Amino acid sequence: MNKQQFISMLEEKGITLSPQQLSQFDTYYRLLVEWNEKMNLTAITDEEEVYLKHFYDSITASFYVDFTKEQRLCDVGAGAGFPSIPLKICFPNLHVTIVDSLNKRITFLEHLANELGLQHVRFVHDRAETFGKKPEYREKFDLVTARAVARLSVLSELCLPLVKEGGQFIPMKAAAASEELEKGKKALQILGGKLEKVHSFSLPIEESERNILIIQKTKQTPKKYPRKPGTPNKQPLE
Ligand SMILES: C[S@@+](CC[C@H](N)C(=O)[O-])C[C@H]1O[C@@H](n2cnc3c(N)ncnc32)[C@H](O)[C@@H]1O
Repeated sequence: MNKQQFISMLEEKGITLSPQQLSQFDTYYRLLVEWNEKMNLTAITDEEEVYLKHFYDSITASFYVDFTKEQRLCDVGAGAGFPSIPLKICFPNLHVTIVDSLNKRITFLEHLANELGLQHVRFVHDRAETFGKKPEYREKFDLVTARAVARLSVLSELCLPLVKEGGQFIPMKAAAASEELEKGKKALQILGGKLEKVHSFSLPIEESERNILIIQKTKQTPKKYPRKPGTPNKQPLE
């Protein structure tokens, strides 16, 4: 996806990027590639691929969820900032918290946010299992996103404790979504989530399958979750 396609395909979805926002994406691409030489941030470095598979793909969440309000969003395991940083560039009203267990990526994100001049962003080096136990973060977010972090049964335990009642958990999944949903039903039920909708579509140009799940937080998560680091993965709630 070249930049012109990026601009016009977002325009079709009602997102008009200002020259400042376009220059923020330019800078994001430049820093991603530059820092990727020193640390492992992404396997995708070709400019047109980054615009499609990282930037545009991240923004697809906004085709189904309203990010225009001043809401608190937590992105679990965002790595080099996906999906929350492209969303923040498009929707500056968002208050974004990223939690990632790899400190090098947090260092990159701090530098990136500085260079992009982003306000109301916070980066926390922690595991979601311990982060979700802390009173200042637990059940404090309107929206929690995660892309390419873990399968749904595991991911739900990392993310749902962070969502406040009435808020939404938004996992972004590729093709295995229906199988993951089947196995993830029990975890959702235990942790206070209810599947509201699955939005399936294909990414333009390469036509690969994507699924955006909308999970409503309908009741509080029992205090014992998340369990200690590593346990959600070793003993998933399946
Ligand atoms: C494959 S990367 C995906 C990054 C980004 N979400 C994306 O879509 O490009 C997974 C990220 O999740 C982080 N991660 C994995 N398990 C985690 C946990 N339990 N708590 C916090 N971060 C975690 C890793 O450090 C890594 O940065």
